Amino acid sequence: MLEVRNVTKVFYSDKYEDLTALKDVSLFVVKGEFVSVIGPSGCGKSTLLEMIAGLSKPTKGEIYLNGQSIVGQKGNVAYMPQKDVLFPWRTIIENVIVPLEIQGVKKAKAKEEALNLLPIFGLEKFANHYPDMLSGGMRQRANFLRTLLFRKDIMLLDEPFGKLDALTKMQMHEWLLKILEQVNKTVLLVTHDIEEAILLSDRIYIFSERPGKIKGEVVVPLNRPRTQEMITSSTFIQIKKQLLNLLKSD
Ligand SMILES: Nc1ncnc2c1ncn2[C@@H]1O[C@H](COP(=O)(O)OP(=O)(O)OP(=O)(O)O)[C@@H](O)[C@H]1O
Repeated sequence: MLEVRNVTKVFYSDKYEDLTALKDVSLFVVKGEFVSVIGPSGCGKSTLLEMIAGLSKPTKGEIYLNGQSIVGQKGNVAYMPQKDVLFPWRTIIENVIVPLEIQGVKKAKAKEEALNLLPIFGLEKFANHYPDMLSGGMRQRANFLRTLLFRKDIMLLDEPFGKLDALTKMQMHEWLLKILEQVNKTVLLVTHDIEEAILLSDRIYIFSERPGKIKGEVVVPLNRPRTQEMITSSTFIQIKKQLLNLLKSD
């Protein structure tokens, strides 16, 4: 479905030295797969998602979606950036319908559609609240619903749980696993969190330090539906060791 082929990204600068963020990265995501990218801070993970989302162009290389080049094209994927994108001046319901409005859906119809989804996102009591009245976990669920309403087959998620405390993060993992069983989406997730990557993914790419290169790829052979209890299973621990070794290796 998605293929990133030999992508290099250099940020050129007049003032500072040029910076190579990613070097010769190739990866793919098959329809229905949940794939994660893990790697150290600054290795170019967000840069990769921005390029797939068409917000910037690779210096070299190609990006294909269903066989078509999407380099420099916006609007092909649903992208949830690292920062909270909710507008503080809009209520939750008005925030989550933004993608529907962009798609030309009438406001009343958009609200009706989104209101039906709020219970699944645990937000039904907060439709008319403003983002700053919600907890971090709730805001991320609203961000996620907004991303989902772009109604694209593939979602790019950049550290969606990065800023949440451990307990909230765990609840969000359980919730996301449940949601994904229902919506059957293809996902590319960027994370620092090894356990999160194992619990959620079918496959994991491991990036090196900057310039980010792919050091390895690990298939997660855990059955679905996944549960938190799997974290203590021997298979899980074995994969974790494998990932740690890959991250440490040169
Ligand atoms: N627009 C830009 N201009 C210049 N340098 C940039 C730009 N965007 C990113 N960089 C640099 O490229 C490198 C990769 O950044 P990026 O945000 O992609 O890393 P990351 O792996 O997502 O990091 P983190 O996990 O900390 O979010 C960093 O050194 C960053 O400073």
